[in-house]
Amino acid sequence: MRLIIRDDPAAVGEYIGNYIAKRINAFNPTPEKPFVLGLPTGSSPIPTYKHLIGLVKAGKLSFKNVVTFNMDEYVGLPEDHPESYHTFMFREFFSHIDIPPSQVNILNGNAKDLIKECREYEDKIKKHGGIELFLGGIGEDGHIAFNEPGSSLASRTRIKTLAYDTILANARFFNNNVAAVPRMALTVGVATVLDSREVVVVVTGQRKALALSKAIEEGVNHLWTLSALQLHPWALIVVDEDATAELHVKTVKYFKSIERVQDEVEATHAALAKQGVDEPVGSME
Ligand SMILES: N[C@@H]1[C@@H](O)[C@H](O)[C@@H](COP(=O)(O)O)O[C@@H]1O
Repeated sequence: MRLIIRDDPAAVGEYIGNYIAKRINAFNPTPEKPFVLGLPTGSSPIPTYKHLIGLVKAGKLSFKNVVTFNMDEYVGLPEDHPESYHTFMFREFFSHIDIPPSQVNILNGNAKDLIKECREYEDKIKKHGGIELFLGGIGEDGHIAFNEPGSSLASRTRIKTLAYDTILANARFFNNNVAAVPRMALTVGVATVLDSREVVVVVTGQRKALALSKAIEEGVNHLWTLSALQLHPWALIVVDEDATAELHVKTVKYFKSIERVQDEVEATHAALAKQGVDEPVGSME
């Protein structure tokens, strides 16, 4: 796992936006072989979406051959509700880029048969050859997608009852009316996320600091489902300074030193690639 620390949420968004753009461009997606991208909602990924939109508008990136799968959606909230994740994704991202809407996949929290909906979502991901890069966010209780504390680390897309902490945290999007927050959601599972070839998670703000320290300084634990990333061979967490508040100084120093080494390795790879030398296998913590 790697941890990248930036000064503030805008710098985090710029880093992740550039990172995703680099991956998509290097993949060189085509209609036959699209880049499959997993996406989250929440306030944390907004700076990343802003940066990606800027890259598309500047002609440096295209989503024409990208297929997306969103992490989660509330159950029972009308699709056109201002706080549904459908509305959020189009408002904050999809309406501003060149992705064909037919390539956007978001769980339908109003499906008649919710179990079937979840099973078909997993099948569709598989049919696309799996997710290349899953971008995720976390809740204050360390949940990834809506995998609340106690979720099985082997879980797949399913119906989930939201933890009271999450309902309270998300009330800010419903005029602080706790009663208006849906009690259930559909969410990809921890194993669905772990199956992706690469996972990138955005964590910003002091209110996420405890979850971050639990997830990276302690063991793999279903009470902090983000910690399952420790089992992934290609995981990156990008955070701002505020989110590091509960980390040990030596943890922060360690990951900063890794970033320097990784930058040097990548610069060497790029130089070798320019000279036509086959890129050696990348080093990733
Ligand atoms: N289901 C979503 C999560 O996927 C998201 O990571 C979290 C964080 O939201 P925010 O970034 O606004 O803190 O919100 C919800 O709980």
